[in-house]
This record gives sequence, C-alpha cells and structure tokens, in this order.
Amino acid sequence: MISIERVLEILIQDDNFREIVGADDQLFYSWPEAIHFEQLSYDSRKTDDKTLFFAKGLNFKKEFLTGLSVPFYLSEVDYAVDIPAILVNDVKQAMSLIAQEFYGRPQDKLKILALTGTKGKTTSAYFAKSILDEMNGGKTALLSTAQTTLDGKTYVKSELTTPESLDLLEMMATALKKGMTHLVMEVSSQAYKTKRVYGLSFDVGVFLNISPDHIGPIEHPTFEDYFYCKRQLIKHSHYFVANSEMQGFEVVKQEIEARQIPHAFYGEKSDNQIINSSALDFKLSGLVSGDFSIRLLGRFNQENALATALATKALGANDEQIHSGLAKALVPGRMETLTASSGAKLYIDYAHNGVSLENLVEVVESHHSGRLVLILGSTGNKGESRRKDFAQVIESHPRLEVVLTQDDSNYEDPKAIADEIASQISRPVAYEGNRELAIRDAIALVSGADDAVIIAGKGEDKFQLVNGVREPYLGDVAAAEKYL
Ligand SMILES: CC(=O)N[C@H]1[C@@H](OP(=O)(O)OP(=O)(O)OC[C@H]2O[C@@H](n3ccc(=O)[nH]c3=O)[C@H](O)[C@@H]2O)O[C@H](CO)[C@@H](O)[C@@H]1O[C@H](C)C(=O)N[C@@H](C)C(=O)N[C@H](CCC(=O)O)C(=O)O
Ligand SMILES: Nc1ncnc2c1ncn2[C@@H]1O[C@H](COP(=O)(O)OP(=O)(O)OP(=O)(O)O)[C@@H](O)[C@H]1O
Repeated sequence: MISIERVLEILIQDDNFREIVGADDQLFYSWPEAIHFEQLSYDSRKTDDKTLFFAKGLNFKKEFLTGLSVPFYLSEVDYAVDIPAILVNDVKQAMSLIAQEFYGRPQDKLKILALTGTKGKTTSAYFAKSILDEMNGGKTALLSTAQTTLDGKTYVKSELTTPESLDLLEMMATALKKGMTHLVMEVSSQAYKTKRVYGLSFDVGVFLNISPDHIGPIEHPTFEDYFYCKRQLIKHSHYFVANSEMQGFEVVKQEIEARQIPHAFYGEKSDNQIINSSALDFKLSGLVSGDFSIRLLGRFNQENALATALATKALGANDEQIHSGLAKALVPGRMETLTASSGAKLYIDYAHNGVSLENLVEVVESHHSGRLVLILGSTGNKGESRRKDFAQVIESHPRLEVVLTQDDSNYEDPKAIADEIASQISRPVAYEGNRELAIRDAIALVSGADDAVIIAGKGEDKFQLVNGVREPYLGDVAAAEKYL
C-alpha cells in the first residue's frame, strides 16, 4: 500500500512532479484527501478502484483510460479525461521509485549481482546462480533473457531481459518472500535507456564486453548511446568487475577509477587471467586461482566463468564453491550438443549476432575437420545490422555450407531477409523458410564424427515471432532430435 501523500513526496524529491490536474481541470500541488493505493499497474486491463495507473509507452492511447475506475493516473501527458492526472516529467522514472517504495524496498534485503554486456549475460547469469547456490544452499533468484526463477528452482520463460520496473520490484519482493537471499539479474542497455532500473543500485556489477548491436529505431540511435547506457551500471554498483580486453575498456576503467568504485578487472590487461585453456578445462590466476572446468565449449565461456568467479567472490563465495558451481552449471540453449545417428555432432546455440556467431563457428571449426553446415536466420524489424555481420562471418569461413532460414522475421519477409544476407556472400547458399525443415535438410548433409551442424540463433526459444505474434515453434533441440 502507498498513500498519495507519499507518492507526491517521492516525485518531489526526485524533482519529477509537475502538478495534479483534477477532473474539473483544477490544478493541485498537494491532494486534499487521504487516498491509499493497493495496486500499481501500467496496463489499463489490470486496474481497479484502488490502483495507481501509470499511463506510459510508445503505443499508449487515450482510449485505454476510458471507463477506468482508478482514482488517479500518473502520466507525462494530460489526456483530459475525467480521472485526476498526476503529471510528471518522466513516467518511467516515477514508476521505478514508486514501485520500490510500494514493494518495501526488496532491493535492500537481497544481495544483487547485475550483469551487462553484448554477449554472455545469460551464460554468466547461470554460472553465477550455480556458484551462489553452492554458497547459500539454493537461495538464488535469477532474472535472465532465457528464464526467470523467483524461488530458485521453478523456471518460467522471460518476456524481457530486464523486466519493466513495476514487474522487477514485484519479482524481487516475491523472491524475498520465497526465502531467496541472492538475486542474479541481467541489466540490458535498454533497461537503463527506458529507466527500468532507475534508482536501483547493485552489490556487484559486471561488464562483460561490448560490440555493435541493438542499434535501431526502438533500441539505440548510435553505438555511443548503447555504450553510454551500458556504462550506467558502473555508477550504480558497489563493486565492479570489467573485462580489460573489451572495446572501450579505457573509458570504463577511467570511469570506475574516477568514481572510486572497488573493482576487479580480468583478461590480458589485468591481474586476473586464464593462464591455461583446453576445451572444457582452464586454469585461473589472480584473485580466484586454480583449476576449473565448465560444461560449455569455447574460450569466451571461460571468460564468462572468470568474470562470474570474480563477481561471486566479491559476494562471499570461496574458491571451492566457485569450482563446484562452475562445474555443475548448464545454460539452456547455449552450446547444447546432440549426436546424430551418423556420428555427426549438432551444436545448438543462441548466437544471434556477428560476434557470437564468429566465436561459435571458430570453436566448432576447431573440433571438426569434415563438413560444416550452418543453419541461420536473422530477425526482422530489429538488429538489421546483423545481416551484414552474418554475411561477413560466412565469407570468412569458406568451409561453411549455409542453409538460411527464418528467425523471428516479425513483419518482414523471411526470404527477403535471407536474400539480403545472401547478396553479401560470394558463394551459393541454400534457403529453406521452414526452420524445422532446414534442420532436417542440414542433418541429411552430414555423415560422420568429423562433420557438424551448427544451429544458430534461437537456442531454447519455443516460438517464431511472425507479424507481431509469437507463433509456437518446436524449438531447435526438439526439432533436431526428430531427425537424428
Ligand atoms: C522500447 C522498449 O523498451 N519498449 C518496451 C516498453 O514499451 P513501452 O513502454 O513503449 O510500451 P508499449 O509496449 O508501447 O505499450 C504501451 C502501454 O500501453 C499499455 N496498454 C496497452 C493496451 C491496453 O489495452 N491498455 C494499456 O494500458 C501497455 O501495458 C503499455 O504500458 O515496455 C514494454 C513493457 O511494458 C515492453 O514490452 C517494450 O519492449 C519492446 C517490446 C522490446 O522489444 N524491447 C526490446 C528492445 C528490449 O527491451 N530488449 C532488451 C534486451 C536487449 C538485449 O538483448 O541486450 C530487454 O531488456 O529485454
Ligand atoms: N563472452 C562472450 N563473448 C562473445 N560471445 C559470447 C560470449 N558469451 C556467449 N557468447 C555467445 O553469444 C551467445 C549468447 O550468449 P548469452 O545468451 O549468454 O548472451 P546474452 O548477453 O545474454 O545475449 P542476448 O543479449 O543476445 O540475449 C551464445 O550463444 C554464445 O554463442
């Protein structure tokens, strides 16, 4: 519950309050009656006469307010309806701070590890949960792109990488109620851009890497904006872990040092390094040292493991817990492997931008000397720059035989997306619009242990986004299993 008085105090303190416009257009700076809200909502379809309703968003329409019984709506715009409006400069900022108070500031009672980066957030989040579970006996909640768990064991599919602030705070409160002591969460650049984590700070923040991605009409206008948004995590973390090998590291380092944030850097330009690396085993030196192993192939996953080891150590995990947590961790849709009846290996991985595709192809190529078939699509209406990047990766790996297919083409024509990729590749590539059939065709092309099929892009996703709707899809693993 939260009173109107407290709502206004929060807004004024944040310099976000304009005024209340009463139903008869009279303006107020304070409200004469005592009102208590028992629910917060940003969806008009989930409101009642005790709800504080946040009218926000690109697609918000005045008619959503028609017939509502809410005592107030909070908004940047006076929609001139017969419901009093609490007017603010920034509705998403208001929503986050009010939600924090409404849900009893759960963020202060949980130890929170927040991860950002273009690639590796989900993998690292699962690594971190596995380590923290070793330390706290399974009391780690997780908010990741793939899945969410608020009781440490029951998983549901996530909608966004970082939830809307109202949902986030409610989830934190639920996690606390369910006895969780720690929360591992991914913080996307969009979360900062759209103020989903406004006013929150984290016990440990991790910046894994950055490469051009998420630049487009509803995401970031430029790479600079993307990088700036990601760097917001620095000033909101009490301890920071950063990859010394990433693009822009000097700026990250300068910012961490200028803000005097306790930190650990990892990678070649630092004291925390991977000093020996084979397929699944590696040795670390520095703050966390010794021999470790993970179940996922690829040097980049060892980097994710090192980042996570440093972050969880800062939260109190010891080397033994780090060791066993990393050894046990599995990540849905990341580097899952299957073996066809012919002996050929199938690699199913969520790689869906140029950098991660490059890494994935390199790893698989280094383990297979025979035929290599790649199944790949690219998203419609977002991440348009990936198409050129995918073509470049395919160009630089001439051994790849490519079957282009559909991957969340949304309102675009999947064939046109494929044609755009194919037009930048100098050898012929195949196209099969039905993803399951593309997988079937690829499996038919390989014939022995030296051969491999790489199924990139969707990981564990069990849907295809078509014309704004998530149509059911078997999932890459289940589709592949049908044709092994
Ligand atoms: C640009 C952006 O961040 N958009 C997100 C944002 O949208 P929005 O606030 O503009 O709201 P909207 O979807 O236009 O809808 C308008 C409002 O009307 C309300 N409504 C609607 C119908 C109705 O009858 N009544 C009503 O009140 C809705 O509840 C909503 O509040 O808030 C919505 C939830 O409230 C999100 O679904 C939506 O994510 C869009 C779909 C999205 O794709 N976001 C991507 C870019 C994103 O955020 N990705 C990052 C990951 C990036 C990475 O991988 O690194 C993420 O954190 O997930
Ligand atoms: N540190 C890394 N550097 C480069 N590529 C990586 C790294 N970690 C993982 N990848 C690749 O990127 C893909 C996505 O990994 P993951 O889901 O862990 O990252 P993410 O940051 O959560 O991604 P997204 O924001 O796209 O959901 C993996 O399937 C793997 O191919």
